[in-house]
Amino acid sequence: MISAENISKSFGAQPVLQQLDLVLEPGEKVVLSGASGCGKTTLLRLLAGLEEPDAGRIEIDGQLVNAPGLLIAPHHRGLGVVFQQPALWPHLSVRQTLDFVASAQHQPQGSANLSDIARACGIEELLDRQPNALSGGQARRVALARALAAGPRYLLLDEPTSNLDFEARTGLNAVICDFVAETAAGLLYISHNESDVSQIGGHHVQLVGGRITKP
Ligand SMILES: Nc1ncnc2c1ncn2[C@@H]1O[C@H](COP(=O)(O)OP(=O)(O)OP(=O)(O)O)[C@@H](O)[C@H]1O
Repeated sequence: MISAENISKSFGAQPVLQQLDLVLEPGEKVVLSGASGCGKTTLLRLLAGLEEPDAGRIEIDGQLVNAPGLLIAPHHRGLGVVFQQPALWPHLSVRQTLDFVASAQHQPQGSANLSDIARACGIEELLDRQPNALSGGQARRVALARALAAGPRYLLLDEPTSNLDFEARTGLNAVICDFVAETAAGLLYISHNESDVSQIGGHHVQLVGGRITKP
């Protein structure tokens, strides 16, 4: 499980997270909401290893990944992360992107698994495109496929469906729920959107005043 204990983070004089506790079990789905600017992305970046907390400790599957003087790199955390901006690798086609991720995880290139992921994410027709030839919605689906291709134990998603229409949102949420059901990955899903909350299910929590609360 992911266990974040007593996490505090400030930017300059601005406290963002204050003695926050969060637990995410394998196979568990948690949807996190909260006002704009309350610190949701900051929490995700801390769990991913892209920011260091000022105080507190984070463990992933029993391994301490963050503590004073210790920072385990993002790619050693077993996480699949999708941020609001897809940030695809501009020099790689979609197919090369998925193959690269799978080979970095020692999964066979071109495996049935990658075909399944591409089909589930609705990007089979896009495999030979470069990122600059994708629409915003297509780029988001590729970013999700890239995260799934790594076979993560935990999936951390920052508003993966924002700016998508209802049909596209519903389709992407189904892919995410299927992945969690099939792999028992833990899911932390940031969204303000009521339809995401109901489509994802699981637990719904809010970030208020730098801490996790029930809505
Ligand atoms: N690197 C940084 N330097 C200074 N301030 C930052 C930095 N990153 C985030 N902040 C500030 O921290 C606060 C929390 O930002 P964060 O992006 O985590 O919020 P959020 O809840 O994800 O917002 P949104 O829902 O609008 O995406 C904001 O006030 C933001 O301006």
